[in-house]
Amino acid sequence: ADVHAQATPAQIVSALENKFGVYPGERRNHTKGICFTGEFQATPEAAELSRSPLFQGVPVAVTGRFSQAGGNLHIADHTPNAHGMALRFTLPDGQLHQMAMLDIPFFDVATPEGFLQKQLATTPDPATGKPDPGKVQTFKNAFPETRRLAQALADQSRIPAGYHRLSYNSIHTFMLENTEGQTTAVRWSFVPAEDQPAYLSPEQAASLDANYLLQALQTQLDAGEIRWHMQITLANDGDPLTDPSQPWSGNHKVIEAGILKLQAVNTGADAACRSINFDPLRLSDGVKASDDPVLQARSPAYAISFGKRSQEASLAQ
Ligand code: HEM
Repeated sequence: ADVHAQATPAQIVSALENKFGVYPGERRNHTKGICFTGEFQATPEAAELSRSPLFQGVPVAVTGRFSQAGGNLHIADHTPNAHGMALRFTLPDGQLHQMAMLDIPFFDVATPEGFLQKQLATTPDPATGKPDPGKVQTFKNAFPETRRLAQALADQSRIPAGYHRLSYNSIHTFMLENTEGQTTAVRWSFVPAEDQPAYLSPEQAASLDANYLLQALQTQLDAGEIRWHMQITLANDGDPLTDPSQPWSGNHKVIEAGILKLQAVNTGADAACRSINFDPLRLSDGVKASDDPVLQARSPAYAISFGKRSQEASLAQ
């Protein structure tokens, strides 16, 4: 089979289900997570770049979700992994604006085909309970870009000290449009305001509970504020705008775009984030998606996952 043949969103979701199993009513990826509410307030510098109501400096209500990458609902929190922060902003004029970011600096694959082939190659072999090393090697050879992220993360632990201690990155490029009609290509990050981002060594993590990330958030909320700076990085000429597997290297102009404040966490069956599809293409006027093929593929895959879990969900709440 041609591993670079077009991948459909249905094939991708099936591959996730086959790799991780299905938890009825739950997301097919980023299955384990924690809902939260918060507030975002932008700086005047952000309003110069984008006319979106998100960036006009008025406090905006946020419904969000932290998550573990992958479709395992019961993954232990001290598993080395990628982590997500998804945000839904309810703008003053009623528009919704969404972001779904990761704590890795850039993506491992450049295309949806790469994402599909990674799921297929890393699905446990029923005979051994482990992925077939030959298939993994074939995947790496066919998608050599994956070496870049593997090298960047080689010496790093991916075990978080807490969801509040992680920086979350847009990874994709987006286009901001201001009131004068000027367009600026950007990527952005949410960087912890109180402490440096922190990961734990396997030794530090060994004694932690499998669900310590929820506990850590609650403890920190009781002790003080949890906030992130939104930092917008402006593209230089020649920066890749459609390849999420390539970092932007060298010096860049970075602006302080606002502050996100976490107000409460909620894990109940009625938590608001459960029924949200954090489709990253749901954007407000003043922010546009780039032609990044991975970004474009996410929307239909999330819709399939959302449709399936909605059909399975109980109506009694
Ligand atoms: C082709 C590439 C990708 C595919 C097919 C994919 C697929 C999915 C699916 C099916 C879900 C569950 C959606 C739901 O049921 O609501 C999900 C969740 C998520 N994805 Fe992706 N994803 C991809 C790439 C990415 C990238 C590049 C990022 C970050 C930049 C990302 C961040 C997230 C986050 C944060 C969530 C959890 C959202 C939530 O809490 O509801 N994904 N992904």
